[in-house]
Amino acid sequence: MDASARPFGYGSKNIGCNGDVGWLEYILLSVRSGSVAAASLPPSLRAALEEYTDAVREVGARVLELMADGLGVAEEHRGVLRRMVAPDDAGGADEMVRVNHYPPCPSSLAAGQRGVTGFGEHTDPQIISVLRSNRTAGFQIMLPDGRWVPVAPDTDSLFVNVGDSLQVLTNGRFRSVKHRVVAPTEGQQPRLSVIYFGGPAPTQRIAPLPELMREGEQSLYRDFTWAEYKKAAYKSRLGDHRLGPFELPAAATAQESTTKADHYCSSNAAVQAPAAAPHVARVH
Ligand SMILES: O=C(O)CCC(=O)C(=O)O
Ligand SMILES: [Fe+2]
Repeated sequence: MDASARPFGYGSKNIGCNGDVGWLEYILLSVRSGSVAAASLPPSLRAALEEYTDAVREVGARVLELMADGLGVAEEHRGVLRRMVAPDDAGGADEMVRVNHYPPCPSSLAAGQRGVTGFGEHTDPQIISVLRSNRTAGFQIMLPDGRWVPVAPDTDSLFVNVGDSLQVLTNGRFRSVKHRVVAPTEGQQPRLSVIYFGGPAPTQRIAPLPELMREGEQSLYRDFTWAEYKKAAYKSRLGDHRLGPFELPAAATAQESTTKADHYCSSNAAVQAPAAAPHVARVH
């Protein structure tokens, strides 16, 4: 039966509550909050999930620290982004883990299509996402010129994706890149992926970090809290430009010029991309 995880638990084909569908089944878990879904897992699975989350949270936090360094944040403030996803107070951050399973799509359904949508195009609303998958391809990212490029699956790598909130926190220096999954076809192995989404505490103000702003630099976004943005994201469709309602007029101009200019980019880009490399990185 088709089902949607509302907001946590098992879902099949329906993603979110606003009519998005994909060729997948998934389970969405909130680890720290002790949500019903996580609490009802068998103890051994729950322990494995907690262990995995602790490890990938630390990867995400470390990448954020390195990003702060790369952005020239002073040594004493280098933990400013890290602390949002890995605060000392264990319950503080808002994080979740999604396990996606994409079975091969029967040829009869795929006929005449260039690829069946496993997970439709979207950006991740949080600060940082850390993805792991099996050997089955399908994950793609959108380049600034609108072309889709595949990210080769690699079981020894973690793929790190910048979320909308990090784009705002860095005033557009890091970009939240659209991505999607094309479902495997008959004869291919199913695709399995596990994604950790690192978000801040609900009350966290999402606004460009003062530590980053140059003299006279204007914020491209109006102020909002993570709770506010999350609520707006839940009401939107997957492919909506969710940051749109939060952009100030200057953002449109910046968007145009940054598609041409270099952005900051994490090391080890997962794809051989053109000059304006997308912000997806592979961590070995
Ligand atoms: O399943 C995947 O490989 C990616 C899915 C995704 O982008 C997401 O769950 O946000
Ligand atoms: Fe995503």
